[in-house]
Amino acid sequence: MSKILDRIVEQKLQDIAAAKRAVPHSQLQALIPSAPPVRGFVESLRSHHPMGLIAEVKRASPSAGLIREDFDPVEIATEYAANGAACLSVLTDEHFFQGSLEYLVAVRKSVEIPVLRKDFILDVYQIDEARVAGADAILLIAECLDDETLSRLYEHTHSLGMQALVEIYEPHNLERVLALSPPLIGVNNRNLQTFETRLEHCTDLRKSIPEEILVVGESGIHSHDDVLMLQNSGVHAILVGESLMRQQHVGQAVRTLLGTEN
Ligand SMILES: O=C(O)c1ccccc1NCC(=O)[C@H](O)[C@H](O)COP(=O)(O)O
Repeated sequence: MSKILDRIVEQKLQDIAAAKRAVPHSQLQALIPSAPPVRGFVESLRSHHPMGLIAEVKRASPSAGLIREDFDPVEIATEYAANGAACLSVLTDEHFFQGSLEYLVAVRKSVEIPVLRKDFILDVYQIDEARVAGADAILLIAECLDDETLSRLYEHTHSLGMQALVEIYEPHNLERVLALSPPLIGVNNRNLQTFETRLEHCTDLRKSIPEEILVVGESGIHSHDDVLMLQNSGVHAILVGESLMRQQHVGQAVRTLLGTEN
């Protein structure tokens, strides 16, 4: 694991322990039946052919620091949804991304498209927390999880009717992820040792992923040309945060990115 991932995981384990002290797992589980019905994350991406956009609500990050001062998660999310995003991703990590589970709760109530909890998921407790907050999908990062944990968290996600976006950076993790037979795989273009993003990372790896699996290109996507390049390489969906969040009018930014201005 990279140094930054080590630090994030160390902090996350403390956050999870604190959350369990505040709301014991049995108490959290009792709230699951009252959660809103799950919306189909993969289905929404597939229906936005040729390119499904997962637009990210992201205030800050380790690589960029504070991205957007004027940050209203609900306003951003409704603009994203009204201008063609297929799904939303909401950062809920507080320590490194200035996110919050409360943002996800508010966003989910204000849009009709599926919402992903974007966090560093290490424990089933966080998946239950995500479902109670209204999330339709969660992120599982192969680099943070051993085989047994990855498969247990994946199964638990599906047992709640949710979907998992399973993400890889390192090519050697592809085999572990394919063993889950997931309908979609995220390929992160960000090298977490250097924070450099390279879109060819995703297009290279795409060649080793079976055709029927929906591939999500993640990180460092800035322009419609980037989108076309990914699309022409067999990438069906993209996860975009920073380049949208830096624009004053995020709805217009979605249209420009997707090439749907007119
Ligand atoms: O964004 C970071 O700096 C970062 C650092 C450490 C771990 C993960 C990180 N990013 C998570 C993501 O995957 C991105 O938020 C997502 O792919 C969107 O990327 P971008 O469009 O470049 O904001």
